[in-house]
Amino acid sequence: MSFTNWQEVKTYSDILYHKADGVAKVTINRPEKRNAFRPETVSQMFEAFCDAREDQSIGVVLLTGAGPHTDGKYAFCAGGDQSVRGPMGYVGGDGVPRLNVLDLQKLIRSMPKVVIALVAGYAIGGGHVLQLVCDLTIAADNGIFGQIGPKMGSFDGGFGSSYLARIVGQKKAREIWYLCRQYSAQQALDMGLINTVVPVADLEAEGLKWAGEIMQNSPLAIRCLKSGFNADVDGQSGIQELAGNATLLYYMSDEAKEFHRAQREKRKPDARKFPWLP
Ligand SMILES: CC(C)(COP(=O)(O)OP(=O)(O)OC[C@H]1O[C@@H](n2cnc3c(N)ncnc32)[C@H](O)[C@@H]1OP(=O)(O)O)[C@@H](O)C(=O)NCCC(=O)NCCSC(=O)c1cc(O)c2ccccc2c1O
Repeated sequence: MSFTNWQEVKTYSDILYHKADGVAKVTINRPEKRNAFRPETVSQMFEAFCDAREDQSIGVVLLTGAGPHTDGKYAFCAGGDQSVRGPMGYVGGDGVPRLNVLDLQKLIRSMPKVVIALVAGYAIGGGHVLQLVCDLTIAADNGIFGQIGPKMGSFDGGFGSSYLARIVGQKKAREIWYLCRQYSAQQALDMGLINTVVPVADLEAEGLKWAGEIMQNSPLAIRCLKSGFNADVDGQSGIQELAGNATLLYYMSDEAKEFHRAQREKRKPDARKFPWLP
């Protein structure tokens, strides 16, 4: 069910991509496969997320899964599409094996916009990792969370495990991966894996409410906060993000403008105009 005046941005085979009032919405649209992703799905999501990152009117991206399917079941995403998994990765129409969801994970984490996962039904395997790397997760009361790799010949030792441990703690993260149990939305909330649980009929409305509140706040402050949160865990690429924001803010200062102008005008900059703050 839709609650706002969504405008379709572009038609894709595997996803839906909409925008309205500063919010973009990316919907994985393979409900017959519990929204499992194949390489094409990920490429299309990557393109949509890049578009949202470049669009200066967009502050928040909602990531969700189409549903319910005709059998009445909901899914956010059941991970990689096992029907196209070959010996070297997931094989798309071009015949090349890939794990291109890793690029998407990095993009979601590094883009200076807030990404909110709206999870109804299953968030399993690589689908669970996708909700994990989003800034915030709002779950429907039918949400089901879990990893499955060790039961079917895979594992995500990147964000899927190390970042998970940062979120829920080492013991719980090891339990999630070693036992491969499925957890209810309430259990996920109790372990700090997600932000809130709402009735499934209210999921999108709640996402839009959170997005609306975020959109009233300072874009630059949120941009710097996101890179600050990332810097703690993302090593040199996290520091790069944070430092890139420092450079952006410096460029915007009168001081940087004077030094830039002086170079262009082949004169000495008026350095004494600017304080050496304590
Ligand atoms: C998600 C389920 C628990 C839901 O169970 P349920 O009983 O409700 O539904 P069905 O099992 O009957 O499924 C309905 C329908 O959907 C098809 N389907 C479901 N999931 C997938 C899938 N992942 N790939 C392909 N198809 C899927 C299913 O076959 C049915 O279709 P039919 O035509 O047969 O009727 C349950 O479906 C389930 O457990 N699904 C499998 C979950 C899974 O194995 N996911 C992959 C984990 S590995 C992964 O995601 C992964 C991806 C990456 O890109 C990585 C990258 C780097 C490192 C690691 C990665 C990684 O581990």
